[in-house]
Amino acid sequence: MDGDAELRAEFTDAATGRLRFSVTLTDRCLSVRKIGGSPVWQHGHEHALELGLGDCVGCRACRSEDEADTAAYLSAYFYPARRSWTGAPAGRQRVEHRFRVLTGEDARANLEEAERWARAVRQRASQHVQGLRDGVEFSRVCVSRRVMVLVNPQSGRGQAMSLYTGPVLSMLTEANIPHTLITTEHQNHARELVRNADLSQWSAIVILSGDGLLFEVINGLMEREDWVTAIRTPLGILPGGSGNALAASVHHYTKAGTALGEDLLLSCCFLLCKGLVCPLDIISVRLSSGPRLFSFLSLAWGFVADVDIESEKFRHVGAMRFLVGTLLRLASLRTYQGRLAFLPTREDSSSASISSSPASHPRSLFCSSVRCISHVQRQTSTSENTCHNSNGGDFLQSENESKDDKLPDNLLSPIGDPVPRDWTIEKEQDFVLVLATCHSHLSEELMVSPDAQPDDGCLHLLYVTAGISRPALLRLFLAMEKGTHLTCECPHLMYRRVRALRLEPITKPGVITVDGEQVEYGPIQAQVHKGYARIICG
Ligand SMILES: Nc1ncnc2c1ncn2[C@@H]1O[C@H](COP(=O)(O)OP(=O)(O)OP(=O)(O)O)[C@@H](O)[C@H]1O
Repeated sequence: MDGDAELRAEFTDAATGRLRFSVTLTDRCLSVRKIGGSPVWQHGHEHALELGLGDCVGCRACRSEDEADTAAYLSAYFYPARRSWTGAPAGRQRVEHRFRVLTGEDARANLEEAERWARAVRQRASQHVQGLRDGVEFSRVCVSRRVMVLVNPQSGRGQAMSLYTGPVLSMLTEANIPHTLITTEHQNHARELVRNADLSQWSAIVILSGDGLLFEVINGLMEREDWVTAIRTPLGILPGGSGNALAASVHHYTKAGTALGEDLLLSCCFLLCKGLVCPLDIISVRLSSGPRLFSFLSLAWGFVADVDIESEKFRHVGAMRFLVGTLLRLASLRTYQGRLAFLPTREDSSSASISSSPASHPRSLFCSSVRCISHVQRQTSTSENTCHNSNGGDFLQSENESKDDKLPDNLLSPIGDPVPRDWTIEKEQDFVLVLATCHSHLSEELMVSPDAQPDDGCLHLLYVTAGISRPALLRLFLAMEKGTHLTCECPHLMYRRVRALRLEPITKPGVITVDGEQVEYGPIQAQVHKGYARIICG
């Protein structure tokens, strides 16, 4: 074994075999120093090129295609962070370093030496990960099983397949990640697939698509008999859709600055190759009559939901569809009447929301709009399989609810019942939008909750009340590009961290979306389940 000892050797360049390099492998970096000739200078000092192993996804050894050439070749693949012209971090760039290994005339010995180096580089690179968050328990994707890569060829502008055959396949090959490509053929294909798959064969499920396909996968996993273990299958996201909210969020959590388009793809693919897995919150969503859904991203009503669905027809312009949709909806700005109630997180209860709500009247005033019951009373009742309805009478829980012991929503009361007493109830009013997200981004260019973390156990609830002018709303959306909207002091914008919420739209008709997918319009409630799923996320 190579152990942790420093490796040192002299190689030549792969192209001509004339330039000589002294190459040193430490546990931190691969250091390359040119021997003889003109030195490599930086800031007035001769220096060795230091390639951080944290940026390395793989290393390979091979023989020359030329039978007469007895040398072996060593290729190492790095994806260091790029800087924009302002000096800000801006995604990653691929850098390959290729050396000619010639210890003697014995071709086999040369290859063995190159392989020894490749193994040592890979082993040390795998120990190096960047940007780990404190207090988060990380695990690794199992390398001995295959990764299922699901591609929706229709997502975004229909370019997901070419992204796979281009940068994705190239990086997965460099990182030596065994995977199987599955192209989805229709809506719900991915859902059916993961519902019936033998998950013991797969180390991870990676989605190269938009957020809609991951929504299918999460719901497919939760529909399984073995949902408790199935939902812990590591999930990976590669941006191939038009919104790519989760991919943009996962990149944001690495603190690597803004990356869009192919930069974002490289960043997410890099994280996939590093294979670090961390917990991911999931949201249980209950509709008034429909089945229960599981979400990983967002619940939207009003402006945002309308833009999402109305802009479907501009899918061919990619991410620009949201800008076009926003401008069109701004031109015909409308309000949406409804009731909103939520359970703030403990931290949120003790600190004020970013904007003092004009609706913060004493609770008793609103008990008649979104009705409330004692939380203690509700919990007792539920355990006895009975609940109190709004008239104070008891009723038997529906068969559906009593049988649904999958991930119980202990913070929610049945949707026809009043919300628990410890919830905050906003007065019935007109909203412009209500948006609850689990992640920092709602699309590549919309950072709605900059402080969100994948497993913070809370929904970041933003809502904008009626009375906001068109220019002010536009300013809010523009500020969301940098995530500075929360400091705009807009009196119509409220931001709360919550663990559960209920929304009762009064305006009809209307659109509600969950993870960008349109769901039944009507009362809806949701609860976060902290860290229940797993996401590949550095
Ligand atoms: N082969 C297919 N043909 C048609 N629809 C598909 C196919 N595969 C998946 N779908 C459906 O396409 C919808 C949109 O997919 P997805 O979210 O991946 O892309 P997107 O909408 O472009 O991206 P985003 O959600 O980021 O905006 C999903 O509801 C999914 O079920």
